[in-house]
Amino acid sequence: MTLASLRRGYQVVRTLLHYGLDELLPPKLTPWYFKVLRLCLFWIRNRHQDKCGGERLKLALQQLGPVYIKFGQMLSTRRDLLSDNWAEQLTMLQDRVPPFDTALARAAIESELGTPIESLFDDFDDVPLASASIAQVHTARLKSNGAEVVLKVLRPGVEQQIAADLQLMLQVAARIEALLGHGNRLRPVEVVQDYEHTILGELNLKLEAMNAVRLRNNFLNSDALYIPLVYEELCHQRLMVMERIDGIPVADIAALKAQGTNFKLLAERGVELFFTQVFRDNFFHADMHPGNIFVSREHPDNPFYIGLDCGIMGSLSEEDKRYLAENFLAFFNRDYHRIAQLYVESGWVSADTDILAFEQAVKLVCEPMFNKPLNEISFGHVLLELFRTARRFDIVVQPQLVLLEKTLLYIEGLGRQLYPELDLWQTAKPFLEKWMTQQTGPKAMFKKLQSAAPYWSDKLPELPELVYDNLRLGRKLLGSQQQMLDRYLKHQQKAHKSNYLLITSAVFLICGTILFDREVTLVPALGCLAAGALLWLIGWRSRPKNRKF
Ligand SMILES: Nc1ncnc2c1ncn2[C@@H]1O[C@H](COP(=O)(O)OP(=O)(O)OP(=O)(O)O)[C@@H](O)[C@H]1O
Repeated sequence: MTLASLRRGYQVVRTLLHYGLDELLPPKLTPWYFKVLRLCLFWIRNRHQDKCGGERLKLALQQLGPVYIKFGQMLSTRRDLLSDNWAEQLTMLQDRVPPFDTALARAAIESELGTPIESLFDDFDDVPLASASIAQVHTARLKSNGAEVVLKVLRPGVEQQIAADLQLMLQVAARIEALLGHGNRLRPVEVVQDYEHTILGELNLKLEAMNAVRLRNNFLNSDALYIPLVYEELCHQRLMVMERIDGIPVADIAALKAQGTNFKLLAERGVELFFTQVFRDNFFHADMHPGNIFVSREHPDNPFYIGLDCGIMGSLSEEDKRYLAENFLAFFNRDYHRIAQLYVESGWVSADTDILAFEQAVKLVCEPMFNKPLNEISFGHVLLELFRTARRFDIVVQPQLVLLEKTLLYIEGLGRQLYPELDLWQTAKPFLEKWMTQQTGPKAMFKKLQSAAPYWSDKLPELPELVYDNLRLGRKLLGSQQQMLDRYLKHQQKAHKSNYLLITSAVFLICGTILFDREVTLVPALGCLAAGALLWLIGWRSRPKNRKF
């Protein structure tokens, strides 16, 4: 471990202990060695005893920086696992992190634009509209067309903070991997590397702007999702300029109720959006905490979502996508045998897994969830059970699916808040069935042929030459194979002959040795020995020498 990582590790432990988070752990989760370790760090005391648990956790995560704030944001969406007070405290991490100095924000914006703010914008508001894990947002008006916009600017020093945490995480993961053995299926290093790739991408606002443009284009005519217009020419590595939206934060249930929002439709559209992004576009928003999702104020009876912060986007390989869709469908059809088969086929569990036992285990966990609305399903419980099952069956962790699993958890948390009576199965199943038929039906085949047509029209003129070359190569190969076969047969014949002679020589030598004992048989004995020696010599000399054919 490097000195910097040790220092950061100590900083993390010190912050957690300063906020007395160790005291919040249930006794069941504090083994004796944990208590001994705590005693060893006797000089770090809880300095915030007057505050409640939720606030202490929020403050600790806030102080530790972006990586930890993101963890808090995720936790805040799991109201089924947290008390109201804890959830409310953690919700503040979505857009109410203490802002940084506006003078620094102004300097950063002007350095990115290469010109004073006032030359491009009017009414720049020095009081930030919001402030979250990696950036701060200020409102302004574009001089060129008078449009209301927001300027999102990265926090100063955020890159260094994240790099220090990533280094520590990587080193801890490497230690865990060394302890577990490199073949271990948890693959902690790969998981951290994947996370590193994701979060570093979020630190480039130019990339975020490109993601936003792509997502906006995917849903341009959609009645379910709106992505604000991005002013690409004004976007840079540390600055993004986009249309200011005016929606109701999705977590503000009271305001949504007050305007008479159709919650059922909104929740169904959420599920539809998830599947459309993953399966139709293979480009999904992977940071869907409520701070990034708003609901339209217009037409509350026909509401749509407004999505922000496209810093973390996910996509899957075609293979993973197909396995996943089949898995979902098998799950909706309660076909546990198919689920077990799919896990083996995709290599997510090893090929020697006992399929029947695995099928039973999955059934045991999933069956109680069926035909129940969201409010009667404890996903937290199901997830824990699935983890336990995974450990028993040595499931290989798939880092490329971690983002998707996180998104699923967000969506489920959101659905629970919006419309707990939502029938997840009935909403999702028809969508997936339609998608699968589109993938496998004659139309899909025609589409695939159509998309491959330019490739084949390009390659077709080369075909006769390729056929001729291959035929020639084939004939050459056939000739050399024949030669090889001949050589092999000769080799075998020689080996047989030599073995035969050696065995016969051994028989003569044994007979000669037995006869040698008596005087009357001395002459035949010597003859046998001589014949044996001669045969051995011939057999030895005639053995095949070259082992290559
Ligand atoms: N176009 C916009 N119009 C209005 N408000 C916006 C806009 N963009 C961002 N905001 C506000 O700023 C907040 C923070 O923005 P954003 O989520 O993009 O920052 P972030 O630091 O990347 O957040 P996160 O912690 O989720 O990564 C949002 O929750 C929202 O309240």
